[in-house]
Amino acid sequence: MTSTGVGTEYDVVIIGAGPVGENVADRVVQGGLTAAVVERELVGGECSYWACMPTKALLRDAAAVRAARALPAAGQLVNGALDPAAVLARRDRFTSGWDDSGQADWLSQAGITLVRGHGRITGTREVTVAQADGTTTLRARRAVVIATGSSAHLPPVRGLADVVPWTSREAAAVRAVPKRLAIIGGGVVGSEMATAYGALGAQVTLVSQSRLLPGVEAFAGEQVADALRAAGVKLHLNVDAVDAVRDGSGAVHLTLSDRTVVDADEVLVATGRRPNTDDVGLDSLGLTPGRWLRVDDSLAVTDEAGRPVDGGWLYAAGDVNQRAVLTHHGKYQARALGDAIAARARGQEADLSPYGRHAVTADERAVTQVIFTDPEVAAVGLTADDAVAAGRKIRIVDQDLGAIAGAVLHADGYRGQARMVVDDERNVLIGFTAVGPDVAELLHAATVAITGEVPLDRLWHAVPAYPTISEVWLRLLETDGRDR
Ligand SMILES: Cc1cc2nc3c(=O)[nH]c(=O)nc-3n(C[C@H](O)[C@H](O)[C@H](O)COP(=O)(O)OP(=O)(O)OC[C@H]3O[C@@H](n4cnc5c(N)ncnc54)[C@H](O)[C@@H]3O)c2cc1C
Ligand SMILES: NC(=O)c1ccc[n+]([C@@H]2O[C@H](COP(=O)([O-])OP(=O)(O)OC[C@H]3O[C@@H](n4cnc5c(N)ncnc54)[C@H](O)[C@@H]3O)[C@@H](O)[C@H]2O)c1
Repeated sequence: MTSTGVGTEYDVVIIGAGPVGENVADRVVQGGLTAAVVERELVGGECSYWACMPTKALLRDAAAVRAARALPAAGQLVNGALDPAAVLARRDRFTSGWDDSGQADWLSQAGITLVRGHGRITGTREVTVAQADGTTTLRARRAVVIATGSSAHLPPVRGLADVVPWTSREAAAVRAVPKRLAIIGGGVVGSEMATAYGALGAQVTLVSQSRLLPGVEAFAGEQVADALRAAGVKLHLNVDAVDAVRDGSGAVHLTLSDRTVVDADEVLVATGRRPNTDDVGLDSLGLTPGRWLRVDDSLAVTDEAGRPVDGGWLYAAGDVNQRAVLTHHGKYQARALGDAIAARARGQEADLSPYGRHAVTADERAVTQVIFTDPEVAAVGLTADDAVAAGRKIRIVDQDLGAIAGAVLHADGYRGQARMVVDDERNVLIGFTAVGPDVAELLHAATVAITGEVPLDRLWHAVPAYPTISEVWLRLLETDGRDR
């Protein structure tokens, strides 16, 4: 575990080798600088070992089975239940058995120095790494980047810590599927895990203090909720979990605010994230540990007044700045930031104009997300409610996906819906949401339209192929009408 060939001075020192830290390092090295990245656990971070990749591997077999069962002849070939052992074995391939040597090798080939250990800022452009056999102090000539990510947030439910709940980590790395799983939280993690564990044969009960998937359009959450109920998942929505007890037999009993008691073998907490900033030396800079880091447009860490701290050598990218708690947006920030640091080192100004090379405009205008429930949810930009709350004059256009020829062919009984949110004044798309089987790949067309600010008049000339589900675009435009 000790690092070899570690110098002490680099152009850039990055704390955290998750997807974001790795990408910042890669961009600065490609820009001609030197970089060291400090990692206390596994190179590749949460996404590779406990989040995106293993959870999508847990979901994929069930999605393929569902697709086959929606067709008469293919469905006849699919009998019986999923074999959890086979699903978990495939999941293990994606995590390389929680061995990061492949990713560590990639860092080395990319010319990035890996320093294993826990990094803390201990002075201006200085990071001290605590290791099993001592400490190493690294100095950065140009910048330090905090890319330490986030961890599960535990809600204040009485007795919860004593029942030793699962977080998304235990759920993603599971070795044996429990018979009964209770999930607290109906956001993205809770909904995906309910889908996965239901398909793996667990009796799942999900409790959420909000509706299902509160971050996306309500119709999408409702269709996912209907499908989960149809799959046998019990949903308790708009109630709180207030008390948790594990009895002598090992069973957990969750009491809800409506006095319902949920019995389970394990309880998974999926109630959001907290930043990994408790112990990275923020106090040495006058910042409060444990908070999300505030950043300006260049991703420089700022104080409460919005001024870059200590003259502007400290940056934060990825989950830890809470701009968009998603791998692909964190990596987008990483590309912009790494290139900006390298440009400044060459004496150039960073281009922070809205679509400039070093800007992170998409974090504000076009956050993309696919939720891998069954049905899937694909969303980009603003929801109708968000747009109205932001004071935008909008029109909403809805389309039943079950009426599209490509969808009808895709699966018998196809159910889904799409919505576009249009800026009424500029006649451009500012939001798109679809829910339905296999809608994930519909998303990028919407993302391109929003980012390109393509006028709807022009979108009429983007002709979707027949018979694909993408014909939803034509139907949305027809519903909206051409005479504006
Ligand atoms: C269950 C789940 C499923 C998800 N699925 C998706 C998905 O499908 N698609 C998607 O886009 N996003 C998904 N996400 C979100 C995604 O995992 C995060 O957005 C992403 O991992 C953020 O990357 P990061 O590099 O900022 O942080 P992380 O991946 O958390 O990496 C941070 C790294 O920093 C290290 N570190 C922290 N503190 C220190 C320190 N002091 N010293 C040294 N090292 C330190 C950590 O060990 C870690 O390796 C999911 C999240 C969860 C919880
Ligand atoms: N496919 C993907 O892109 C993907 C998958 C998983 C996670 N993620 C990311 O990870 C982040 C975290 O996801 P998450 O699901 O943990 O958070 P979230 O914010 O999406 O949802 C949290 C949920 O927990 C509920 N809740 C909070 N406190 C509660 C309590 N005391 N009792 C009952 N319910 C309670 C909330 O009402 C909400 O429904 C998300 O921001 C998401 O972007 C992304």
